[in-house]
Amino acid sequence: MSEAVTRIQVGGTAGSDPYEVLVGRQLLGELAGLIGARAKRVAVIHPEALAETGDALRADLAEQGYEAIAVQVPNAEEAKTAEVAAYCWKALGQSGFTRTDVIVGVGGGATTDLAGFVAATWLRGVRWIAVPTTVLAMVDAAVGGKTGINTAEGKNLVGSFHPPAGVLCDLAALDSLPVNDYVSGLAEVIKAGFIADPAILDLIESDPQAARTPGGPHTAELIVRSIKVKAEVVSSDLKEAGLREILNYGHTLGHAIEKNERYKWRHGAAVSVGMHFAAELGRLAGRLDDATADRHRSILEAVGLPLHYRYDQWPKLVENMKVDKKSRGDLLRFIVLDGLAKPTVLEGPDPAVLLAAYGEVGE
Ligand SMILES: NC(=O)c1ccc[n+]([C@@H]2O[C@H](COP(=O)([O-])OP(=O)(O)OC[C@H]3O[C@@H](n4cnc5c(N)ncnc54)[C@H](O)[C@@H]3O)[C@@H](O)[C@H]2O)c1
Ligand SMILES: O=C(O)C(=O)C[C@@H](O)[C@H](O)[C@H](O)COP(=O)(O)O
Ligand SMILES: [Zn+2]
Repeated sequence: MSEAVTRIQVGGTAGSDPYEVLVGRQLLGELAGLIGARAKRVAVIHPEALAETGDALRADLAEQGYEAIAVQVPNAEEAKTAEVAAYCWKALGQSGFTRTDVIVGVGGGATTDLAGFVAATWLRGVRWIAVPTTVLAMVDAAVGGKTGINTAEGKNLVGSFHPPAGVLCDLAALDSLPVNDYVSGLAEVIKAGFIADPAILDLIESDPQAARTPGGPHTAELIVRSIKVKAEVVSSDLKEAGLREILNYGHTLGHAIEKNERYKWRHGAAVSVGMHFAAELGRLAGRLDDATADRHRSILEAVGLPLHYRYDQWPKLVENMKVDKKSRGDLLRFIVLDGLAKPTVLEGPDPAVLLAAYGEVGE
């Protein structure tokens, strides 16, 4: 695929404003157009790891006449807390941020989740723009308007649906990403492959080592295909009334592991184990054929993602899964596959079947 800019439209149905996800290089020139002339102030929320990027962006926006501030937040999940959100609200308050002003979230999914949440809550909602800098944030977190923070009780338990005004995926940002973070993002790419676009799986399987690097022959195509999967789903079901739940494939156990690890595991790594579990659950529930279930293990392993977690933690994981947002009362609900690219909901599986599926995952 050429490196020309790809534009993917999101939303525009069900009452939400449409916006575009741009994928390419040197996209920051698009930022001022998205911010617009009505804004006087811009807050650039960025993680510590991207201090230089955040400050360069602030300086650039200041040169263009905006009152620009940079708000530095901790790296990774440490940013997704009520305390850090309050720190951002304070920075906005002190700069006199009004309803026509704009937040720019630059960073991985943790930063864009936080920045979107701050935008959703400040003055009951201001515009925001996502500039994702990890694979995971480009293909998933920055698209679709789910914003939020974690609490001690669970992952993403506080949040809001608040779509961005635009998403700029500058592929050059991926060059500085540590390989573990790059690979972690592939979990959501592979998820998109299993739930909706198996061509993604074929591309990765054709050269798993190349799929692990930003300079791989299929990097741009994998990112664009995954964004298209997400865009199509969230455009028809922004607030997760039904279809959107398929994007949670692998997340019921994945989030339970993240909480168990006090959010020190990368999201993609936990989702990888969660997808392995969902595949085994689908197989044992008589839904998923052996070949597709086995394909989960082979592709996740081939790119270096984990398949296993501690067997002795199962009782705690069951407790953690109860607060999953797909639960209804005491009913646990999982996304499983009826076959390749045929996601469906499995409600209230027999606890013995759940344990048997975890028997394949636990070590
Ligand atoms: N809102 C959604 O729909 C959605 C979807 C998927 C995941 N998520 C959330 O996304 C988060 C995970 O995002 P992630 O995997 O991007 O991890 P992350 O945001 O934690 O980033 C990983 C690390 O990489 C650093 N980093 C980011 N970009 C960099 C770059 N270009 N170069 C060097 N370092 C860089 C970050 O500061 C951090 O230390 C989780 O909190 C997850 O819940 C949200
Ligand atoms: O966009 C969605 O919907 C998803 O479920 C995408 C997931 O990859 C993402 O991790 C999301 O944040 C999970 O949402 P949650 O509602 O389970 O917290
Ligand atoms: Zn996810």
